[in-house]
Parts: sequence; structure tokens; C-alpha cells
Amino acid sequence: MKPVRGVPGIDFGIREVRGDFPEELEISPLGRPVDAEVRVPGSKSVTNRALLVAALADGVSVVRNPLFSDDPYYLLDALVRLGFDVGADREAGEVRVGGLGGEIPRGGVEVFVGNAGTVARFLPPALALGPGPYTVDGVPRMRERPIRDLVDALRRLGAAVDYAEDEGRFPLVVRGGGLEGGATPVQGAGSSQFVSGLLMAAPYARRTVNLDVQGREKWPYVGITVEVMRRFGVEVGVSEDLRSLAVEPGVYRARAFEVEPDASAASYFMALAAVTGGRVRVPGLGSRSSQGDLRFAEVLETMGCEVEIEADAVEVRGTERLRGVEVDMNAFSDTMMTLAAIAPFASTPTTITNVGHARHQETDRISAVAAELGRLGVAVEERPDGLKILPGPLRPAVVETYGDHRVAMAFAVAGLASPDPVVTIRDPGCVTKTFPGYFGALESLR
Ligand SMILES: O=C(O)C1=C[C@@H](OP(=O)(O)O)[C@@H](O)[C@H](O)C1
Ligand SMILES: C=C(OP(=O)(O)O)C(=O)O
Repeated sequence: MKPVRGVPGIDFGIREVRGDFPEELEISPLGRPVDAEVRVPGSKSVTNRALLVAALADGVSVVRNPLFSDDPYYLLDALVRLGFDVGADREAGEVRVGGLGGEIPRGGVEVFVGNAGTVARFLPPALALGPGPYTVDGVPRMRERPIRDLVDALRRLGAAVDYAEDEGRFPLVVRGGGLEGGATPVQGAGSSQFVSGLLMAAPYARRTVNLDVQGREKWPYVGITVEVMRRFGVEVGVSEDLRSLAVEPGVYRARAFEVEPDASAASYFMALAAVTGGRVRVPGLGSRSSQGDLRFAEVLETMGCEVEIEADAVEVRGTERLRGVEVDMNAFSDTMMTLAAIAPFASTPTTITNVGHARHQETDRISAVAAELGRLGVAVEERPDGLKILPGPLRPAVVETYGDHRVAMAFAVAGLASPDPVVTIRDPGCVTKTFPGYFGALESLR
């Protein structure tokens, strides 16, 4: 057993949930249809928005059912380094954040964001509000992930941001001194997180912020941002075509905030129901959810499953034989690899389109899926912005995960669904990014 990657700084009890992982984990087939109610952890996207907005609000907020994993950890660690009063109680499942009404207490701080896109893209706009300077850096992969379009937009809104090393890449130096505001285009093709980050800091700009967002057709993650901001008392003006977003100067109101379960994490269990012809019910995640990744359930419906999305739960019942599907997953690409992992079990090919941005996430996910399905003996066509996956049996292989939690989680589903033991996951500990208890949750289904 080797201890999983350590993160320096304050612990928040997260090291405990991280636990120890083996270097490789063989996935034994489930051997029968799954039939379970599965509680998944709080949404990463909602947690990191709620924590940041709470820090910018005008008093003490309590965030309940937050995700305790690496990505929120990096945000909490940054907030503490910046001088915010933060207390986490993992047993009670809550984090208390002392907000300071848009003030950042300390300047001269180095923050480290790991490989957390939400932290890397949400923090710099907020840091622009503080006295500065701040350096923001991450793991080597984060230095390759897109950031330039956020920096360009921030500069147009009057923030002083520099590249500490290579132009267009992390690490950044945010000089601070406030955000002027005004109107700017924002290119979100590389990541919609640029738009979300700008929106959350926007109430504290000196003037109204108007964002003209470009590069994607749909913006479900921006919808989550707008919803969290609204619940903390700040409205975002949204044009009918969702292309223009306006935030007037204002203050977030501190509050108690409940985080809903993570829809992307739920996708693995829904997929397992689909591929084993079983049943999975996920409580707490339903039609009231703001998470676009719930659309994964609709894809399973198209593949032949019975899906019920109730007000406060989602249930998927599998079918005798899944049909392949052709689907544009641009708006919910975190579930792309979940679909890819069950696609070989379908009766017809599956085609995933419009997910080119997934090449710039934790790893190049299009290449990773093609390589690892290929290793398992599946015929895959890799395309610039998607994949075509042909049905076929899996042969034994050790799956490389490239440090990407979703590669590990998705391919484990394929291993559980296969009739014979075929999938071994290398570096399963990478799941600590968003779901430290994932393999334990799978074991509880046996
Ligand atoms: O705003 C968010 O919470 C997220 C946005 C998405 O990223 P991109 O917009 O970079 O695709 C998603 O992949 C990520 O896991 C979470
Ligand atoms: C793309 C992801 O994460 P990040 O927030 O680092 O972009 C993800 O969780 O699938």
C-alpha cells in the first residue's frame, strides 16, 4: 500500500477520508444485476461555489453536506491562507466560513490549486479584489490547462494579472487592488469555469459587469453559478439566448446552504444499473437539481433504460440489452467517460461528439478513453472532438488512469459489468480528487 498524494497545509480531516490505496486494484465482476439505493457525496461544483461565495458574503455561512475531497480542500486551504476564518467538521458534514463582505484579509499569499479547475478558475477573479499580490500555481498538468481566456477577460475588467513564468499558463500573479468592471467578451470554449469565476467576483467590482459569453451552445455550469449566487442574495441578469450576463454591484448575504449530491458521481452508479440490467436509486438528486450532468440519465433512457427523475431522486432501471447511442455531450462532458465505459456492452456502436474541450482537462480524456478501451480489446475510433466505440467483449488489461479520477471511476464500472475479471485500475487513489470513498461505495453494492 502506498499513501496517496499528500497535500501540504491545513488538513480539514480530508487526509483521513483519503485513506490508503493500493498501486493497482483488480475489479471483480459484480456477477449479478445491481439493486441499490446509493448516496453519493455532495456536488464538487456546488461545494466550491458555495465556499467561495460564502467567503465573499457579509458574515458567517454554514455550508452543509459539502464534498470532502481534494478539490474543495484546495479551496479551503487557499481561504485559510488568505486569512479567512474557516472551520470544517467532517463528522457533522459541514463547513463554517466567516465571510468579509468582499474583502480579502491578506495580501502576499501563495495559493496552490492542485489540479482543481474550479479553484484555478474561480479564485483569480476573487483575488483581484484583495490587496495582493497573490501567486496561483498548481500541479504540472494545471500548468498545461487553459487559463489565458480568463486572464484576458480579467485584464479587460481592470484587474492586474501577470504570468509568472510562461505566457498563457499558470503560475499567475494577481496584483490585486480591485476590479473596475464594465463590459467584456469571455471566450468559454476552453472552460466555462472562466465565466463562473468572473460572475462570482462581479458584485464587488466598482461598476456593473457585463459578460458577453462565447464558445459554447449551452452553459449548464454557469446555471449552477447563477443559482448559487442567487441563493446568497445576488441576482445575475441573463439574456434570453444566455449569451449576455450582467451583475450589478452588491453584497452576498451569509446563510446556511445545503449542497446537493454530485450528479457526475451519480453517473457511475446509474451506468452500472444500465449495464447490469439492475436498478439504482440516487436520493437527493432530482428535477430540482441545477446540475447539467443529470442529463446522463436521459442518455441511458435513449439506450433503452427506464429512467425516473422525481423531484428529489433519480432512479435508473436497466434493460436486457443496451442500445448504442449518438450523443453531443458538450454540455455534460464529465459523464462522457462513463458512457464510453459501458458502450462496449451495447448492441450497436456509440458515438460521442462535441467534447473537444475534454482534451484539456485532468488528462486528454479523448485519447485516454481510446487508449484504455483499446487496451481492453475494444475497437475505438478517436476523432478530434469525440469517439466512436464499437460493441465487443473486454479482454484483461491494466488500465492507466493518468491521474484522472474519472478514468478510474468509469473503467471500474466496465470491470464490475464484465462476466470475467478483466479490469485492473492503476493508481486508483486518483479518485480522491472528487470521491475518496468511491471504491468503498462499489464494494457496498456486492
Ligand atoms: O464549473 C464547474 O464546476 C465545472 C465545469 C466543467 O468544466 P469546463 O467548463 O472546463 O468544461 C466541468 O468539467 C468541471 O468538472 C466542473
Ligand atoms: C473536469 C473536471 O474537473 P475540473 O474542475 O478540475 O475541471 C472533472 O471533475 O471532471
